Amino acid sequence: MKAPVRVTVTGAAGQISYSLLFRIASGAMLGEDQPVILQLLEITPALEALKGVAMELDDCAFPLLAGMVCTDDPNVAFKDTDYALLVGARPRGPGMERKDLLSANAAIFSVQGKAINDHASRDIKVLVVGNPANTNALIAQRNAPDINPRQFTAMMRLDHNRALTQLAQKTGKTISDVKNLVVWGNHSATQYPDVHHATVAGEDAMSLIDQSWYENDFIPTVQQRGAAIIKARGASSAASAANAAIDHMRSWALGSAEGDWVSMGVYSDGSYGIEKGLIYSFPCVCKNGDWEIVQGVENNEFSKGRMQATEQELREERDAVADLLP
Ligand SMILES: NC(=O)c1ccc[n+]([C@@H]2O[C@H](COP(=O)([O-])OP(=O)(O)OC[C@H]3O[C@@H](n4cnc5c(N)ncnc54)[C@H](O)[C@@H]3O)[C@@H](O)[C@H]2O)c1
Ligand SMILES: O=C(O)C[C@H](O)C(=O)O
Repeated sequence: MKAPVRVTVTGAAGQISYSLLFRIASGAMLGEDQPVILQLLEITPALEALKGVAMELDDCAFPLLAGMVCTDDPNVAFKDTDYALLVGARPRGPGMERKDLLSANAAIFSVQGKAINDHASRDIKVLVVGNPANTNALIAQRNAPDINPRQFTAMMRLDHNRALTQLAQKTGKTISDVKNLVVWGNHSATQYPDVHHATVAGEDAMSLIDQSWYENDFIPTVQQRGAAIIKARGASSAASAANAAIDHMRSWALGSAEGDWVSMGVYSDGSYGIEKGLIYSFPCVCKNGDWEIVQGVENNEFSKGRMQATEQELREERDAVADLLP
């Protein structure tokens, strides 16, 4: 058996965490040979609810759950931690755009970035789920100057998974038939789900669908899926978001499937002309516990326009929180 690793989850008494924590403790995220110590962060008024979640985790008798810490102190929650899933933030309600959450949630991520900088393992892998995820990841990253910026990522895997299903259903194939799809940019309504390089059961995806379905149905459906879930459920997606967080971390830690891509919001190195330093979603492959941006993808004018529009939104979000960026 391996030595336990420490996994911090914030917003641990919330909706997403209620699906997430049990799967982390079961080994779904880091493998069935990897014991974990869960370090759970909540705000003080939610500590009692968190205690209930911790009791339920105990009652699962997970063999891989090697310990648990429940706290309202970020300095305790991030102590020596190897993985951090920053979920805790206010979710949007019906009619709200992610931008509305910017100021409400930004302060949380500067505090947590500092705590990560001061207390976490130097090899920490951070996934930001709380919205607006890309800009929150940027705030956390900039407040952690001693940690490599590549170690801060934002969750785009839910968008990626949504796009996989829409394309598989439209073409009458299975999810595992779809390869090399990517969602570029921001986790917001400007995101660009791109199937120009995708294949479905070995066939070029664009040859199986028509441009009008792609532009007027597929893209808006994927972009607006979060809002559609909120409308239908009366609450933001939780189980599918938790599932995507597991997928993202598992790919990063254990590697992505050979010959396929995953979408990750990562620190831009200027690839594809995207401004350096933004947390932007690119096609990525993961191996040896690291990610890299897939290079050499040829984008047509339609794609370039969409990629730039979502980049522009990220610039505006960044400028709106400039006072929180050291
Ligand atoms: N990136 C994505 O694809 C994606 C998908 C779904 C939801 N989300 C976002 O994830 C976030 C959480 O969603 P949810 O449904 O679990 O919400 P929720 O309200 O059920 O849970 C959020 C929890 O965070 C806690 N919290 C608030 N401030 C905190 C702080 N400073 N430190 C620690 N905990 C804190 C709250 O007490 C609450 O328990 C929201 O921002 C939501 O919009 C992102
Ligand atoms: O859209 C939201 O506000 C929730 C989440 O980001 C989602 O995509 O489901």
